[in-house]
Amino acid sequence: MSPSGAFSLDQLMELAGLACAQALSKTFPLPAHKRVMVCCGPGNQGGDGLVAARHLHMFKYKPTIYLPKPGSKDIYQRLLRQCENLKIPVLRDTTEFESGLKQHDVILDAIFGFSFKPPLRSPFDKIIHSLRSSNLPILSIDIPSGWDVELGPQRLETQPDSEGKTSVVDTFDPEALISLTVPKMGVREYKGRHWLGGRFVSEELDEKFQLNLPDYEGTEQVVELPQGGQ
Ligand SMILES: NC(=O)C1=CN([C@@H]2O[C@H](COP(=O)(O)OP(=O)(O)OC[C@H]3O[C@@H](n4cnc5c(N)ncnc54)[C@H](OP(=O)(O)O)[C@@H]3O)[C@@H](O)[C@H]2O)[C@H](O)CC1
Repeated sequence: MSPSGAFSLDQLMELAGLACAQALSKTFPLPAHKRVMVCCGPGNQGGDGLVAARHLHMFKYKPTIYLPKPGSKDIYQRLLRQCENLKIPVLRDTTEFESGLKQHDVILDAIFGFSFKPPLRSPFDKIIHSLRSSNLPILSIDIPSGWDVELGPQRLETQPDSEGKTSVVDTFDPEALISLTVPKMGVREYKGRHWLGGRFVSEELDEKFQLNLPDYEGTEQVVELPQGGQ
């Protein structure tokens, strides 16, 4: 479902990414959290991450983009080019990413959103493990990567390797989360700082689906939800 027929995908992603950058700046302010590792997956959530990286750059943060598997959509390529034009560094190699994490203050998790379906495929098993073991604070977009969109944190199996063996990857519990449009079922037990963003839902849709969205203040793109509940 498109949250509003009034906006194109480009516009939805722009507003979503701006909200993500704003949530990050409110949770992890400058100057202590200047260096942000923005981990982007191949889907629309990765696109949100690219938009957020661009806005963070304009907000005077120092983002680095990690792009293990670039998305193939035209919009994704355009968003990436904009970041490259701003000279935002882009890492594509997992080893470079793992060693680069040490030079960062915070992670923006834009790997998987509501279309993630287990089992976890390579190289994302290593990436989720690296995020968990980095000890850096994480802000996740929409649903922490690897969580089930309806059930929440889960036992996350990898795809069988050439010998048919699977392993289990522990998911992580981010310090902060920004839900887009409405919080998903899988985050109902989430206890960290929780923002809502995506100021593109019409009053008509809010009423039709009884979303009971909170009011955004002034021109803010995010609204903070009570911690430990929705
Ligand atoms: N209205 C809104 O709320 C808006 C939300 N937006 C953001 O978009 C995402 C949902 O985007 P979508 O493109 O549908 O999907 P994802 O970004 O969640 O991920 C899809 C890609 O993930 C790969 N994938 C899926 N499962 C696995 C797995 N087990 N292992 C490895 N890779 C996986 C999948 O790869 P394929 O190889 O299968 O293609 C997909 O490429 C939403 O959550 C919001 O963040 C929009 O920005 C606009 C408005």
